Parts: sequence; structure tokens; C-alpha cells
Amino acid sequence: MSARPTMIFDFDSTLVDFETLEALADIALAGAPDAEATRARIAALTDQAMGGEIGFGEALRQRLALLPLTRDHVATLAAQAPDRLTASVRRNLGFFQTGAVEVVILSGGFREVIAPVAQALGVPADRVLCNDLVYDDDGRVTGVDGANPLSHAEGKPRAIHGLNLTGRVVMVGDGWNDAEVKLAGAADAFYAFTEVVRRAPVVEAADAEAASLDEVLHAEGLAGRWSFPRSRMRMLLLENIHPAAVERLEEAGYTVETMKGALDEDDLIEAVRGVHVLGIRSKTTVSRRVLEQADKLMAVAAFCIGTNQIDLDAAADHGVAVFNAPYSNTRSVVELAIGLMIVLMRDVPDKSAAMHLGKWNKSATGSRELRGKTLGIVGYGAIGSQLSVLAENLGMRVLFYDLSERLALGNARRMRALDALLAESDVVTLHVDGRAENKAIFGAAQFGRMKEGALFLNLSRGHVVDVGALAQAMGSGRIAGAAVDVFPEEPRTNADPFESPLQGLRNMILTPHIGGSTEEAQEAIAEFAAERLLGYLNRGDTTFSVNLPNVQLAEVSGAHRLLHIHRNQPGVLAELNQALAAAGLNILGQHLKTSERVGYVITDVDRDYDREALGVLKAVPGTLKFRTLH
Ligand SMILES: NC(=O)c1ccc[n+]([C@@H]2O[C@H](COP(=O)([O-])OP(=O)(O)OC[C@H]3O[C@@H](n4cnc5c(N)ncnc54)[C@H](O)[C@@H]3O)[C@@H](O)[C@H]2O)c1
Ligand SMILES: O=C(O)[C@H](O)COP(=O)(O)O
Repeated sequence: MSARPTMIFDFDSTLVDFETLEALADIALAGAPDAEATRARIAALTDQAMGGEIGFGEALRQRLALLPLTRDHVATLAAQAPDRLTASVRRNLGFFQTGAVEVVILSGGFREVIAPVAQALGVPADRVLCNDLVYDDDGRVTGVDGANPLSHAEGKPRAIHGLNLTGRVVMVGDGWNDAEVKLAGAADAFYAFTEVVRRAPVVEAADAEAASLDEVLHAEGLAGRWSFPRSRMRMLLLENIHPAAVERLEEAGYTVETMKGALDEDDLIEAVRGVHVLGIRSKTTVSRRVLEQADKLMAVAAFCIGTNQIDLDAAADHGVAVFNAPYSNTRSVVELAIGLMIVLMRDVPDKSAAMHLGKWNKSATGSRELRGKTLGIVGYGAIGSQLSVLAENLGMRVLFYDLSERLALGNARRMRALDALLAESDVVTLHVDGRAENKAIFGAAQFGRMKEGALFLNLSRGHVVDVGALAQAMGSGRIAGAAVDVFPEEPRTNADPFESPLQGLRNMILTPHIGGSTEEAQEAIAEFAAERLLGYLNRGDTTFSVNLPNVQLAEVSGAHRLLHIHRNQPGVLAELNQALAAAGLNILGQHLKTSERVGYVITDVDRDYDREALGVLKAVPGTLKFRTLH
């Protein structure tokens, strides 16, 4: 008896993400006036058959009778089918293609459509049991071969019995006719496959529900010895993160939950229990208290630039990797800053408000061009420096002040003192990062040193500016106009109220923290941050992590990868290697990188070892997190 089971897979809504007859209806009925009704009728019959309400053979005949199918329609679907593999099947192509396990495709669907998929998966033609369409001389489908048991009720168990399989037989499928295989004794186990569609009666009749192929392979011990199925890894994305992230993470096999708004500390502690990955934007504070109670947390992704809302040291102390998207919304902020400068220079906010009140105030007084004016940029990082280039292209003279050494772009001039920049600038714009030390770095003294009638912008972080002092400077007329996008207190959701001393002031533009809120930026952030997370989860790659040492890693191949995060204290690597040697693990490659706080050791080892041996690695003093990948 073979130790490995024979794996039997249904086709529709299991190996592929479509139901053949519905997909054929879409092709054959394209443009037909009754297409929608006919398709709905076909879908209803599919559901009835798959839910076990009517016999499969009967449903097949009724559905075929509803469609004017031709050989060309079938060929069209056959050409599309290999591109329609279910996401978890796509992820596990190696399982099929290595041929290490006997695979049978068992389907009430049609050979022409299934054959290209079987070929792509490396399943031999004699292991594809399915129906054969019958055509008339003009290439029209007239039915299916009635001699085939699969064209009748309870055809699947009969077809399997005909294979005379020995050893353990496992059936995987979404429909009632798949459950019947186990119920009729033709399989030892039945997994209700629910990645594409979940049918309650089928799940009830199953030995287990599998939301993905990873789960089936894990349960059957076929996915490497101890890998943890991705679908059991929970990701919680807050603050309306772009759906592209959800799509990418789900496609990679993870379970993703989303919430629109941010959560306060207590609610976050509750929500993050059992969660492996947390996704946030600027409004969720991830404190040490949250991290202490996040029992499963491996990574936090800030789907934005700023990470000041996360206690990065506390995250490192818990071995939690933090990522962000440092450049994906830079351009959006820069464009908004340019636009705000232009409209403030032209007194547009007040002129527009007056128009809404029926006042026509055509005048050039106080309206100026940007050209020739001096822009003072405080914080010459990714945003500040890009703004510098665009502003010069608009004819502005650019000064900048930064705590760090920064390359001056174009003709921009570095100022050694902030006060000197303030004294010369017609527009002062803040683009510093949100570190705690930057709290209220702009107050009465700084506004007092600005030129009389200058403009002021803050699109960085709310706590950087004393808004009371700004309101006073605006009231006294020293500052002629201001645009503020970020505030010390921001509502957690769009439903919460907003209050600020800046409300109601003239030539004051207030925007609800939308500097980076463009469709382009949000989609780019979603893709970038999701890729960082997948790199970390799937390979242990920490490139771009803002709190762990950055190590760029390729996929694990032919080895098991042991990932060990520890406090940076003397002797950990030596102890770790002693423990590996004592456990008899053969090291194929190793990397170590440390930061002031933590060390990260990645060890690729030969796959042949005793799992129990890994326990000692977790016990090495200073260990913060330990996991394996293969
Ligand atoms: N409004 C929005 O929607 C929005 C969107 C994106 C980014 N941001 C914020 O914009 C800011 C800038 O982003 P970035 O990507 O350019 O960051 P960055 O880290 O690339 O640049 C910040 C620069 O500020 C400098 N700096 C820090 N403190 C300073 C100080 N007190 N004085 C002078 N220089 C100082 C740093 O040395 C660095 O060069 C961040 O606070 C970020 O969170 C806001
Ligand atoms: O840090 C950032 O990128 C900005 O502040 C944008 O934050 P948001 O994603 O919460 O809009």
C-alpha cells in the first residue's frame, strides 16, 4: 500500500474558478436578448445539482438543452481554461507537476475544456475522467455520451470504482456529486473545497472543509512536512486600505479581513488577538501595550509613509517586523502642495467662498504668481526634495533646511539655520518626519520670524505645529494664508466630527489628511506594502523593514529556512549554532544582520531532521521570534 494517497480533484470551482456550463453560456449567449435569464436558469440548475437537490445527469441534460452550443464555443473556453486556475492551485503547481502523488481529475464537465488544464498540471490523459460532448455534422452540441457513467446520477463513485485504486483515496470538490464519492465508499476522505463557492450541505457531508488547496495538502501531509497553511494566517487591514492589497494577499493564500476606520487602543488590542499581520494607515496607534498583547502578531504594515504611529522599538522587542511604503504617495503630496501654493497666492479660497455667498470680487490686489517667489522647504526628504524640483520648474527660488545632510537638487540652497530660511521665504512648507521630538517645532517664535504676509503649509504631521499659534499668526495678518492637511487630533473615521482652532479663518485651506489620498498612490501603496509583507512571510525577506535589520532573501528551495529574531546581546549566534549542531541539523547557508536592538539570523538547513530538535532554538536566551519556512 502506497504511503501517499491518490488525490482526486473535481474540476469546476475546484481546479478552476468557473462552472463550465455558466462559462459556456457567457460565450454562447454573448449579445443574445435572453442571455441573462438563460444564464440565471443555468446557474440555478448548477446550484441545485451541486447542492444535491437534483441528480447531476438530469441537471446536465437540462442545462445543455438551454444552450445553442457549438464546437467553437467549447474551443473558446478550452483556450481560456488554463488561465483560470484557482489561486491556491496556481500557488501549488509544483505539487501537481512533480508527479510525486497520483492525481485524478474527476468531473461531470467536458474533455475538451479539461484536457488543456490537465496538460498544464501534468495529469496524464488516462487520469482524466469526464464527459465527452457529442456534436452533429454542423458542429452543434447535441448532448453527451450516455454510455459514460459520469453523464448519470452517482456517476462519480462508479467511475472511481472502475479505477480499482489501492491505498488511501482522497476526494476534493465543491459539489454534492463529490461528497457522493465518499458517501458511496469510493474514497476514504472527502474535503469540501470552498475557495470558489461554499455549499452548506456539501460542507456538512465532508470530513473537513478546505478553503484552499494548501489546507488539503497540509492535512494530508503533502506540503512539506510541517508547513502552516497560509489560509490559517489571519491578516487584519484597517483604515480602508485599497482593495489591491486584499486581492494580492488573498491570491497568495492568506485570510484577509478589512475594516473601514481606525480603532482605539482597547478595541485594537481586542481585534488583533489571533491576528498574524496588521495593516494600518496613519490613524491607528500601535502602542507597546497593543504589541504586548498581540499573541500571534508577526508583522505590521503601514500602508502609508509615516510610521510615527507605531512604537517601532516595542515592535522590535517583540520580534514584529514593521514595513511601510516610503515612496508610493510622495508625488501626490508634492502635487497637492504645489496646487495649494498657487491657490493661496491667488486668494482663491476666500474668493471662492465669497462667490458661494453671491459676492463677485474681481480684483488683482494681493494676488501673486509663484514665479520668482522664494520657497522655504523644512524637511528635505523624499517629499521635500521632489517638491524642490517641481517648484524650481515653476520658476521659484528654493531654500531648504534639514537636520540631516541632504543633496541639494537643482539650484536649491541649503540653509544652515531654520531662522535664516524663515526670514527669506515667501512660502514656508513643512515636510519633516513625524518623530516625537518634532512636536510643536513650529510655534509663535517660528511664525514671528517669517516674512510679513508669507504663506505657510503643513502636509507632514499634525503634532509638528502649534495650531493655536498658527491661528494667532493668521489672525494678526503676519501669515497671509495657510494650508493645513494634518492635525494634532484627527477623527478616526469619516463619521467622527472634526474640530480645530483653525476653522473659520480667512485664506485658510483645511483638508482632511488627503496629501497621499489619490487613487494612484493608494493602489501603488497597496501593491508595495503587500509585496513587502509577502516577501517577509514567504521568504523571511526584511528589505524596507523600518525596525528590523534589512536582509534581502531569495525563495527557499530544497531546504528548510529557520528564521530567528533575537535581542542583540553577546553570544546568541554562537548558542544558536551550538543548538543547531547538537540537533544534528546540516547548515546549507546562514545570514546574520544586527541592529542596535535586535539580531536576525536566517539559516537554511537540510530538510532531513527531527522537528522536535527545533524546540531548543526557541529556548536560546534572547530569542524574540522563531519560525520555519519551506
Ligand atoms: N499629508 C499626507 O497625506 C502625507 C502623505 C505622505 C507623507 N506625509 C508626511 O510627510 C512627511 C515627509 O515625508 P517624506 O517621505 O518626505 O519623509 P522623509 O523621511 O523622506 O523626509 C523627512 C525629512 O525631514 C527631516 N527632518 C526631520 N525632522 C526635522 C526637523 N526638525 N527639521 C528639519 N528637518 C527635519 C529628515 O532629516 C528628513 O530628511 C512625513 O511626516 C510623512 O509622514 C504626509
Ligand atoms: O504617512 C503618510 O503616508 C500620510 O500621512 C498618509 O496617511 P494616510 O494613509 O493615513 O492617508
